[in-house]
Amino acid sequence: MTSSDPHPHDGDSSQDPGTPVLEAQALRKYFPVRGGRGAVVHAVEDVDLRLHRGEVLALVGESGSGKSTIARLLAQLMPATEGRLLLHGSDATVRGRRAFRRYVRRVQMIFQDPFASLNPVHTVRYTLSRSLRIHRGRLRGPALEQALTELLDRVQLRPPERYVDAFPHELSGGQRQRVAIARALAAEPEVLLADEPISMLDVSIRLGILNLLQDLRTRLDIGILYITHDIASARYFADRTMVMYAGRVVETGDSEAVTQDPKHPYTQLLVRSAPDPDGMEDRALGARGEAPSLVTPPSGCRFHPRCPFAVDLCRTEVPPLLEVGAARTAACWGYAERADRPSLGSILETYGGHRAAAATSTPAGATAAGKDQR
Ligand SMILES: Nc1ncnc2c1ncn2[C@@H]1O[C@H](COP(=O)(O)OP(=O)(O)OP(=O)(O)O)[C@@H](O)[C@H]1O
Repeated sequence: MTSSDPHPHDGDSSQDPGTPVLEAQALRKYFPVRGGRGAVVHAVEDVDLRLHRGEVLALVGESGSGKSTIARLLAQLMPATEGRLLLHGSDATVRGRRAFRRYVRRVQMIFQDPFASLNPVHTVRYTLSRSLRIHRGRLRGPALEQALTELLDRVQLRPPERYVDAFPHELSGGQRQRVAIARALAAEPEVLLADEPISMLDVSIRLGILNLLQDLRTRLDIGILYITHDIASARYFADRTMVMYAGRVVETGDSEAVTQDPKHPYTQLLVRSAPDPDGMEDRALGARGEAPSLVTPPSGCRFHPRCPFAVDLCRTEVPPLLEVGAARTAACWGYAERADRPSLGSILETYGGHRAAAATSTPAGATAAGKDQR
């Protein structure tokens, strides 16, 4: 776990939304490298996360930053190397099939690829009926028909009779994703883990799926973890945003604040290279340099090799998540207040957000130490 409190607002009861429905504490996942003589991929490191009912939390980062691994850990599709999972404040780590089934009823996952996640030989009726039976017991006859109709209606596949006997190949990508969402809803979950739910869909229908998820969280009070590499869609859709870089959380806060006034140099880079929020189009992140090896991750701040502001401290010590505003944190030494550490805060502010021009800025170390030493 990071040494600082990643949720500085939690002590403020006026803002405290209560016990999270799902919480992860100090989550860590290392994957062994095949034939690597004990070497591991440091995929997720010390991640704390809290999701409340009716809330959308975005997990944003470029490819390989550990987003899907976190989703799979939260879904308990694989065990964590370290860390705790809590449901409504109680330990939720499952041991055994029955406990897993109980957990899955409350925490459902939606995958990126609606073409792969639906079995092509089964109709919508089969797929949804199976999920209803698994999670709600033996529904038959009119009760089953009624439940199918309600599910299809809830995901706006109307009229339901047009879709219920269709095979996946008869549906568009967006319609398939709606069926996948309906299958998850059959469990009547409290949490949806949505791993890049729109990235494989045509740009023109992405907004419709996000609006559907928005509707579900409002009407059904579901907490949604929205995983995306597109920070613009996080601003549109999520209440709070967590930014990941190379397995670590580097920034958290209100989505509007994080996207409009990013604090961490990586988030600033991400925002600058994001697509137009209205277009919601897909575009590769234009970050400078390469993402680091997670087998031998950089010492100190994992972003330091790409950071135009890095100083010696960044190369040696991992920055904790520091408070950088109301309910906001950033894991950057630039915001440290300690007298023995150079503060880069003013430089990051100067160069931050849309004004940032990292490519043209001078290495900040000497400037920072000289200009802003405390
Ligand atoms: N089963 C596995 N075995 C070994 N390494 C893995 C495994 N799963 C993921 N990784 C590695 O863990 C790191 C994080 O991967 P992850 O898929 O979580 O990232 P991501 O942010 O979701 O990226 P993407 O958007 O491309 O899916 C990557 O370096 C990846 O290669």
